[in-house]
Amino acid sequence: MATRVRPGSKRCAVIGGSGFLGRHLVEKLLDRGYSVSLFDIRQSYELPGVTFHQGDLCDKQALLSALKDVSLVFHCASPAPSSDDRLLFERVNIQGTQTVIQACLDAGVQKLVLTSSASVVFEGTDVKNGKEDLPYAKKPIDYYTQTKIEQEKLVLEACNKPKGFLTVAIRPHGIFGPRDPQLVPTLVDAARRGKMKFIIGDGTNLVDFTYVENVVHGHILAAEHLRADSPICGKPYHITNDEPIRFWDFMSEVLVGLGYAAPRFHLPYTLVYGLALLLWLLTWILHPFMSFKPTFTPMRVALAGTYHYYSCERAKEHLGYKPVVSLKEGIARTVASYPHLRRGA
Ligand SMILES: NC(=O)C1=CN([C@@H]2O[C@H](COP(=O)(O)OP(=O)(O)OC[C@H]3O[C@@H](n4cnc5c(N)ncnc54)[C@H](O)[C@@H]3O)[C@@H](O)[C@H]2O)C=CC1
Ligand SMILES: CC(C)=CCC[C@@H](C)[C@H]1CC[C@H]2C3=C(CC[C@]12C)[C@@]1(C)CCC(=O)C[C@@H]1CC3
Repeated sequence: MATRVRPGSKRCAVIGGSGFLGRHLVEKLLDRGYSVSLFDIRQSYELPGVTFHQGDLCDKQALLSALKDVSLVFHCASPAPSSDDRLLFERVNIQGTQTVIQACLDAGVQKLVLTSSASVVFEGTDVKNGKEDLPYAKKPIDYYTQTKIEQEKLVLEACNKPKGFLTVAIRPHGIFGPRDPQLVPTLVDAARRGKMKFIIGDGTNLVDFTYVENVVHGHILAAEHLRADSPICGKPYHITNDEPIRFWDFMSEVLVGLGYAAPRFHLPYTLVYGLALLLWLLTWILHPFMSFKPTFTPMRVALAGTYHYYSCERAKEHLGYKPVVSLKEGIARTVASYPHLRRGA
């Protein structure tokens, strides 16, 4: 057992710090006077105050060198949801998270903050103002979500006050902002291929989209409130913009901001979902002979056509959380950050 790192030390580690959320988190931690040990399977940038450790989080020895003298760990690494690779998700999100917990214990880390996801309770049907006491999805919509559930359970169950090891999970939803490699690029790609003409369903379904700086703020508040006497130990927290918006209004604002037309024509939800299922089945049957990744997967249609927004009251009460960037401002900053994705660029 390693000696405990001095409590209050401002040295922390960010596992997954080369990614979209991870990099924003690292930048804010540096602003707040932390020094950062960044652990990731790939390096995407360099910054003063950051020591980069390249490695796979399933490798405990590699992790241990990154966790030396660290008292606080943020774990925000995951394979991309679009990879849809069951074995990879199980290896990284489940076995890898067990390895992260064991490495934290061996290294004398005192606090572990996990980036989970609000999708852990989403089954493809409406969730309106969902609170943290909703049960985990019995039928998760994909392998990514299934392994995020197991990962969250592992981290929260590892919280052990007598051992001095405290854990908490942040559940963001629909993170967007500058440098996001998923949401805006997928949307623009669909628009450029003429696939953004249609609204699935009546277009009134409300969804949470959360500006990345608010997600970062929630993580740092959780880390700084995580003490043996606080109610947050071993609990999950939704972090949202607290401004649910119609899914299709959000898509339209981003598209119009980048010079593309907003979708206008309505298609019935059940029809599109049924077609997506059929396409998924065909892709599955034909996968030994050809590889094809459809834009319309049943999971994406469910995300685009149902309500899924969550209450962040618990975070407000226990963490003093309040979004620091409004949705309007977040969309404006995001649109301005993608000049290369503008129509005609
Ligand atoms: N982007 C979103 O809308 C949402 C994301 N989340 C969660 O937030 C976290 C961060 O997501 P993003 O920044 O969007 O993803 P991202 O793909 O940009 O970042 C993930 C990072 O993890 C690293 N990574 C993957 N496998 C690894 C391994 N075996 N060992 C070491 N590093 C590894 C990647 O290299 C990447 O830098 C993830 O846990 C994700 O599940 C949760 C809810 C919504
Ligand atoms: C709130 C939340 C969980 C957002 C997640 C982000 C992505 C799942 C979306 C980002 C771009 C979206 C998108 C579609 C589905 C959901 C996204 C991938 C469509 C494929 C839905 C069907 C269409 O008409 C085209 C859309 C392109 C963009």
